[in-house]
Amino acid sequence: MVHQAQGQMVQEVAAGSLPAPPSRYVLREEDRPTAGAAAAPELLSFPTVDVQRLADPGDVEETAKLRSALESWGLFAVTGHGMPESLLDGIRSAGLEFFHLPSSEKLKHANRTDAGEFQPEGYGIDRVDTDEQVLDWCDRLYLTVQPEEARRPHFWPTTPPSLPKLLHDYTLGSEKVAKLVLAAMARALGFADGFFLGLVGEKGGTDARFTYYPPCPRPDLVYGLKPHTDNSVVTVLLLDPGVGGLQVLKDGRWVDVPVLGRGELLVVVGEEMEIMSNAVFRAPTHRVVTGERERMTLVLFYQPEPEKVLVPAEEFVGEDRPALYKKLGAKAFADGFWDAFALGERTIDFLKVKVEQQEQQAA
Ligand SMILES: O=C(O)CCC(=O)C(=O)O
Ligand SMILES: [Fe+2]
Repeated sequence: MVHQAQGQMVQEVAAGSLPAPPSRYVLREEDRPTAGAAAAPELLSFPTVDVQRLADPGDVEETAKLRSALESWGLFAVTGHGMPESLLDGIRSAGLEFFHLPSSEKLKHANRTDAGEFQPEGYGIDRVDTDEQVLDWCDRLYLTVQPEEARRPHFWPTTPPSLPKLLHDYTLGSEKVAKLVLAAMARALGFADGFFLGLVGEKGGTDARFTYYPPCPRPDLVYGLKPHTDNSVVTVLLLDPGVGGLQVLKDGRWVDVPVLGRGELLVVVGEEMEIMSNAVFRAPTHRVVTGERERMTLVLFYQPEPEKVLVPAEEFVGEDRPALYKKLGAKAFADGFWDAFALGERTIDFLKVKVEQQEQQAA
C-alpha cells in the first residue's frame, strides 16, 4: 500500500516550529488526551518486581507480587536485571544520536521500499493506509533482533558506530528478563517454569522498536502513540529516564506510568500471552502522550516461533472456563498486527480471534 503521507517524518514537521500540529495529527475532540485527566500513579502504588528474586523459585513472596502486578496492572517496573546502567545509558544515547542525524543518513535505513511502500523494518513512520487515519506524533526505527540469523544488517544504523553492538548486548540482557518473567509467570500459576517458554519455543522472534517523540507544540491535540495492546507474549521497555508520557488504561481510567529510575525497565503483557493463558493474563491498553520535550524509548517485543500455533493452553480451559480465543498461527497473528494497528484496533479483534458467546454455548 502506498500512501503519500508515508514519506513525511514527524521530526521534520516538528522542526518547522508550527504553532500547532497539522490536521493529519489532530485527534477528534473525544479522543484527545485531555478528555479525561490521567490519574497520578503514586496514589495507586505502581508495582515493581525484582527479577533477581524471581530467579529464585523459593521466593514465593516475589512470585506472588508478580502475579498481583499482572492481575491488577498487566505491567510492572523491573529491577535486578543485571544490566549495567552504562549499557542502558549507552543504547539510549546511541538511539537518540541516530534520530539526531540528518535525514539523508537516517533514510539509508528507510522503512519504505523504492516504490514507496511500507515495510515493518527500518526507519520511518508507522503504516499509513488512508487519508482519514490520524497520525501519531512519532518516528521509529524498527529492527528484528532475534533470531540472530533473521537480522537484516542494511536496516541497522552504523552511525553511531556503537549502536549495533549496544543493541546486541541489550537484546541479550533483556531476553534474560523476558525469560525469567515467563518462567515466574508459569510458576505463579502452579506450572513448571518451562510452561510458557515451551509454547514460545527456543527460536522465538524478537523485534526492537526505537521510538522518537519530537517536542510537540500542542500535546493536548495529538497522541505520541495511539492506544494499543502489544503484539507480543511480553514486551520489555527501556523508557526515557527524564521524560514521561506513557499511560495505561487501568479500571477504565488513564494512569501515568511513572518516570522510572535510570536502571529500571518496564515489562508489559502482550496479546499473545492473553491468548495462550486464556485471558488469565490480559494485555493492558496503553498509549503515549507528548510534551514540550523530546522523548525516546526502546521497546523489545518477544514473540513465539512463527510456526507455533496460538491457542489457549488446555490447562486454562475447562467446563467453568471455555476457550475465549480461536486457534491461529503465530505468523498470521504477527502479520495481522500491522493491519490492526493502522486502524487502531487490537489484533485479537481485527482477526476475529475471540470466540463468540453463541459459539461457546454450542461447544
Ligand atoms: O514509548 C513508549 O513509552 C511506549 C511505546 C509502546 O507502547 C510500543 O512501542 O508498543
Ligand atoms: Fe506498546
